[in-house]
Amino acid sequence: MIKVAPSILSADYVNLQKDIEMVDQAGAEVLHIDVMDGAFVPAISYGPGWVKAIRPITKMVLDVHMMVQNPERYVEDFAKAGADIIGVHVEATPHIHRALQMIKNAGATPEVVINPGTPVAMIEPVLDMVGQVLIMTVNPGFGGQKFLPSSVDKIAELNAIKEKKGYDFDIEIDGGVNNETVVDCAKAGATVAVAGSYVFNADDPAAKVQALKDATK
Ligand SMILES: O=C(CO)[C@@H](O)[C@H](O)COP(=O)(O)O
Ligand SMILES: [Co+2]
Repeated sequence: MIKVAPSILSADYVNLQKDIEMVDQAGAEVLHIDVMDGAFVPAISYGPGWVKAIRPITKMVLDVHMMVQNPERYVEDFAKAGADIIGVHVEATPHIHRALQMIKNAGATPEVVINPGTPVAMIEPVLDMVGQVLIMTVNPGFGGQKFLPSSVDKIAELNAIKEKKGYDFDIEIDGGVNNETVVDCAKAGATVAVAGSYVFNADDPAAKVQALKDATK
């Protein structure tokens, strides 16, 4: 059964605590926090202050997805704010190895992220450093986009490397995930499913968390 990571990008910001408690009680293991800087992606979202505010209200794993150019600049701030996992895009820095080292040194779990246009081979040299790999299943920047089916082969390719080398990192998928698209991803080796609009734009977000789990039993 896949772990579920609702993305607060599609939550109701005025009632954020209520939305977070709802998915927490529904059994979501991870809370996905999309940090956007207006440079690596067009939108601007949240900074470390949001993570600090959310930390005391949930025991879910706080998974910070940094869509930020040169993320090294903010890694320590997010770790201090209480992030458990910090994800950095390989496309966002010429120093991915250093960025992942910084995350580890700051006491958080390092995660490397790849865009749909980036091959798995780009991250092979750093796979021994990470606790999680995020394969984007849409182009980053916005919620509510359509899942890219070509992602499934990339998940399988990554999973084959993981098994061959005996790594134990989680494989997370993000973008256009619902109870249908999650099925092939889980079969290919995905272990964590981020879902924003599918969960929070529904009348019953708790039922959607369960639906993702049921679909991958
Ligand atoms: O990182 C991103 C978008 O760049 C995501 O985490 C979105 O929040 C996913 O939204 P849905 O596609 O599930 O609506
Ligand atoms: Co994300």
